[in-house]
Amino acid sequence: MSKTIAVNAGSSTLKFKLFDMPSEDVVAEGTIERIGEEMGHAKIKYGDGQKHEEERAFADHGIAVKYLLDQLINLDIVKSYDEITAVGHRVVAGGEYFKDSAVINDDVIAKIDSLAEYAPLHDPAELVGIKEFRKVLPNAFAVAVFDTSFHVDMPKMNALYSVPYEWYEKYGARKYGAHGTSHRYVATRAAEMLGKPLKDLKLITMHIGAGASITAVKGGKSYDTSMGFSPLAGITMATRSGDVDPSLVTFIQEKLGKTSSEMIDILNHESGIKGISGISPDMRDILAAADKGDKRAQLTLDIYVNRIVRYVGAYIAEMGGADAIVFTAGVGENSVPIRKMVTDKLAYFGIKIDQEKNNCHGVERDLSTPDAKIKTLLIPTNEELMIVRDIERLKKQSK
Ligand SMILES: Nc1ncnc2c1ncn2[C@@H]1O[C@H](COP(=O)(O)OP(=O)(O)O)[C@@H](O)[C@H]1O
Ligand SMILES: CC(=O)OP(=O)(O)O
Ligand SMILES: [Mg+2]
Repeated sequence: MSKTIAVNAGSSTLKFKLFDMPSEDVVAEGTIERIGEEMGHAKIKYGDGQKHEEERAFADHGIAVKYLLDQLINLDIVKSYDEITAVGHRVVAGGEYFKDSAVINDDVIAKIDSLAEYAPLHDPAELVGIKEFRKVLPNAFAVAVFDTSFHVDMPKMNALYSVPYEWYEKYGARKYGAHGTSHRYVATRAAEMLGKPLKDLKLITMHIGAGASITAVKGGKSYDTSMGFSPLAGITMATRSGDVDPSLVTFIQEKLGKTSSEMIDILNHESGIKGISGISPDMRDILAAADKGDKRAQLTLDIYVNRIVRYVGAYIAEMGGADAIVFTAGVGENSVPIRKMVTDKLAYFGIKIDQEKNNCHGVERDLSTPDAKIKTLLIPTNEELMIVRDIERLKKQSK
């Protein structure tokens, strides 16, 4: 039986799922976290309930990828790399060039390389993964699946900034968005759950993880999205600021005597939940601190929830209504209180959830009360399954 691996490199993580094909059964999956920090963590689940966990440093993504490849053999997940006949890589920035997933060859690698400056926290790490896997699996069918493809054809009125038009023509200055694979997956599942064709639906998909974005999906297509030119824009994230007035950035830059790239670094890594709270980038810590009466933690929660509500409200207005909103990703799938706070604040629109149904983690479920005007769905994302399905689709096309 042949196997397909989906590789998802984040800014500080490397996640993978290994599938038996064509059954799509997951035979192994894992995450390497805190890449680049003093101490990292690897967790791999495989076989029938076996687990491998290790605390050790992973200096960069190259080391993490090599570790993953070694463990596939060491843990006897595969006897030989030849068993893996296809590999799919998540790539965040595909610019306007990659409107769909692409079969990897030298030209595609060069093109991704040239687009890396659009997602400096993600694309270089993903390229390392692509190249390392190519060395070990030179004959595997390899595909790149871009976060931005889903958004690339959104209406220009939503993609363009109110800045000199030449910036778009000369430098590609526009909104690219991200998490497209996830938004595409949950929108498709939402239509199945609602028993209606996707093309007839207006959905608002909320991918709320460490990185987070909200998308207005109209007729199955991205209509607007909260991330911008880079994955720094939009709602408040674990360590990313989301939307800020750019003149604040230059003002603070002068006060602190920083360079522009140091400022972007602070907005990416020292802001968001971590920056406001001064406690942690992890929403669980903020909820616990707010419960104990910590005022900054409470303020962090208020800002976080309000940003989400603001975008949902804007997207209901932009699309002229919505059939359903969808919670997904780390916070969206697991946090009962965040889902409650967000939906409570959206009551005006006829969004109403049943608190008993809401009391769950990571399951696919309609949370709405029977009288809700706009449904609220919980749909765990599965970017890796989308990657595998894109591989199969491209395989057929290239025959
Ligand atoms: N029970 C929970 N309550 C609140 N937040 C949670 C919970 N479980 C996980 N998270 C949050 O989910 C985030 C990770 O989500 P994930 O979608 O895996 O992010 P990414 O892919 O961007 O790394 C973490 O920031 C963590 O704080
Ligand atoms: C684009 C992006 O923000 O990705 P992630 O959430 O994996 O960091
Ligand atoms: Mg993610």
